[in-house]
Amino acid sequence: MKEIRLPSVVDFYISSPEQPNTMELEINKLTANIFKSHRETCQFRVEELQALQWKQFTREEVMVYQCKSIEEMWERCACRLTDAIQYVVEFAKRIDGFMEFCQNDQIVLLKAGSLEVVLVRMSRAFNQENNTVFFEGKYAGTEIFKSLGCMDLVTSMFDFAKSLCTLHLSEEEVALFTALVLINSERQWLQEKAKVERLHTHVDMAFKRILLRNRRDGLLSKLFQKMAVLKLLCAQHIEKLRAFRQLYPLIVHSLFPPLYKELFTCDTDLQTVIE
Ligand SMILES: CCS(=O)(=O)c1ccc(CNC(=O)N2CC3(CCCC3)c3nc(-c4c(OC)ncnc4C4CC4)ccc32)cc1
Repeated sequence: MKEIRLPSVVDFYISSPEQPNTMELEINKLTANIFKSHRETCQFRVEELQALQWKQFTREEVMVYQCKSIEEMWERCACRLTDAIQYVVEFAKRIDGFMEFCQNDQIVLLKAGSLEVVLVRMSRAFNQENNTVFFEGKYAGTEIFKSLGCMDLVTSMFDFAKSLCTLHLSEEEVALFTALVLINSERQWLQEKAKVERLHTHVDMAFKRILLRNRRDGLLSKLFQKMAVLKLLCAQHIEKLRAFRQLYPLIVHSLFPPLYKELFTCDTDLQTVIE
């Protein structure tokens, strides 16, 4: 009986372009699937964001934002964030293998990773020349978010977007990096960790191969450092939300989007975020 040998990770690295092995073909297919999923769910294309980058809020418009109440600004940002997260949920659902995870693990990965993916994607909407970011139709500086009452978080998010911009990620690199951030087998409460780990390994291989091909292999270590910053930013966001909710529980309960509450507060029983 001929022994069946599953292609190993090593096989992938020793295959030759002339005779791609099954692992190579599988990684090619996953790479194309992630690029396509990102293109179809990126919310705004880079070209659109760049075309708008000199559309700046006037001083008067900035002042109107600064005069808004903390409740209104928090509600607006929660709604904008939820808009962005809905595209991330769709991105995840289109990644081959994600819908094969059990529902608990799909929700665990989205609860832990969706804001991280939004923040990586948000760097595409950052204008490094004048430190502004696209928000509600125009580009704004940090001053527009003053009435949120959490300028430390705002500044950290701006700094993160700026630091990511300096890496000049291509859309393919954003696609693969955000897939890697999302399909993270180290997330707490996973029930089928081995299954998530297998897909994570394949996404990791796909990403490393693209970086090698583009002669960007130094990028991965820099991106791993960014993952640590992403974790801190998300913890800061949860902390600020908790403080806001202590002051305005009814605003959160009645005006914040259900998806935002399911992902970022613990008092709602987990509905299906994956329709
Ligand atoms: C993502 C896909 S995309 O196609 O690239 C894309 C799609 C839409 C937009 C419009 N902006 C937007 O929806 N949002 C949402 C939120 C609010 C809350 C978190 C995330 C946010 N945040 C910022 C932002 C900050 O962006 C770097 N940096 C500091 N503070 C803030 C706000 C106080 C939270 C700035 C815009 C912004 C931008 C980009």
